[in-house]
Amino acid sequence: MSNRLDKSAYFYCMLGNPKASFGTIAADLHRIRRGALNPFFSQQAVAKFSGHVQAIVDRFVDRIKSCAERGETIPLFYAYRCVTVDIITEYIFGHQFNLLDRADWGRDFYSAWRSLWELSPTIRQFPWMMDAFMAMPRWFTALTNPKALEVVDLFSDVDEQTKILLSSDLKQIESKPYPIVVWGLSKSDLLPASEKTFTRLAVEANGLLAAGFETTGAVLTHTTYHILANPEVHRKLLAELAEAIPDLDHIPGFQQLEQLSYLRAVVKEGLRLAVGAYSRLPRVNPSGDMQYGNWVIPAGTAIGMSALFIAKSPLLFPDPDTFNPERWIINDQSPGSERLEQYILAFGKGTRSCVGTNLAHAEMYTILATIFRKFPHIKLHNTTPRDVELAHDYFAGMTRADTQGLQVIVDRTNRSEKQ
Ligand code: HEM
Repeated sequence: MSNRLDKSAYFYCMLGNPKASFGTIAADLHRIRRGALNPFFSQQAVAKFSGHVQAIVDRFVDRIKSCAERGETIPLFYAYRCVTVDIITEYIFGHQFNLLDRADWGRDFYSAWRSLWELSPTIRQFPWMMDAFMAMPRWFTALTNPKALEVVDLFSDVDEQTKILLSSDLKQIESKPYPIVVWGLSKSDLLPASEKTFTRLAVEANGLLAAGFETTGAVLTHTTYHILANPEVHRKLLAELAEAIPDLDHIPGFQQLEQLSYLRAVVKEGLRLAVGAYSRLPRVNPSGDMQYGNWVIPAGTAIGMSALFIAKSPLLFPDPDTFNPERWIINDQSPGSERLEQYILAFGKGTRSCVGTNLAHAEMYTILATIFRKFPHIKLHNTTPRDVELAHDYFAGMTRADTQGLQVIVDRTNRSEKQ
């Protein structure tokens, strides 16, 4: 089968962002856009940024400490999204949205994005809809479709942040120890001028934000829930972290954390159960028939498969609904160790796979190691399996709208956290 398949135009018009790498339909145009993005997400580029990831996680730690002192619940579902938004906005704009400082733990921000995802199946049927909302007077959209208004305001905000970045002082940009993605794209030799217009860059920023925050937040939420719901997993993870991180003030870099075998198994199992994209990620060969086994697939036919079917396959993962990091540890030691790895499809595969895989790994390892090492006594609070179950397919699997999602408290009766 060709490696140069287009994305399905019908399916991917859902977020109204055909100028972003994510929403680009044609394989040839995508190759140009992706080529310019790749250098910002390499292992080396992410390593340069990793100190900032830790600094943002440290702000998160401070906020958890304040909650613990007041005996408050921490709505980790939202809190994780605050951290991932602050990280990705720092990386793409060079400044953060500072959701971690918001009293509501970014619930308004999340609500706007959720509105977009909830509208996405309708936009797929009426692709002109998003443009129509953008063109309407604000008051009219507020009256007719408050969800759409949230989305319109969100897009305008990303436009504004892009404008602020592109008009920044060069000295300020150069003072950053890591490259700022949207600024870097605006100067990239790999893109023609037509790809560096304000509109194109703002839409790319929007796509990076969307792709970068919810996915990572969802995997962290899922993984944390399963760790806390499984005392034996929790105990083993804490034991490994206590040994590997004797000094709470010095959390090792993510590349060192990736070497911790139990943490690594926990992350893999979290990625498996959180799945990544629920949808089928349809691709199209516009110009020729394709042969698959005995089947001829006519040109223009959308084909795709959901990672869910692999992630939950009992043939590959016995007892697939159980969070069992051990399945990865046995596998690491057995001769066929790579065999199971190839079935982690959370980041997709091939030319359209996730550009942010390295950054996502840096975030997941840093956040999980820091939180579980510094707060060994967090425990679930008012959270049942229903609160974390992925009940909707809005491209990503999403939880029910009527739940607060994962919530935790720091258990003050059993406390050894360094305060
Ligand atoms: C655990 C976290 C993440 C998961 C599970 C994930 C999953 C995925 C998947 C499955 C795709 C393929 C979508 C498709 O084929 O339509 C994708 C694409 C993409 N992801 Fe991620 N992602 C994660 C984190 C990130 C981060 C941190 C970024 C940073 C900006 C990011 C940016 C992107 C972009 C830009 C694309 C489109 C790539 C292209 O078409 O060239 N992702 N992601």
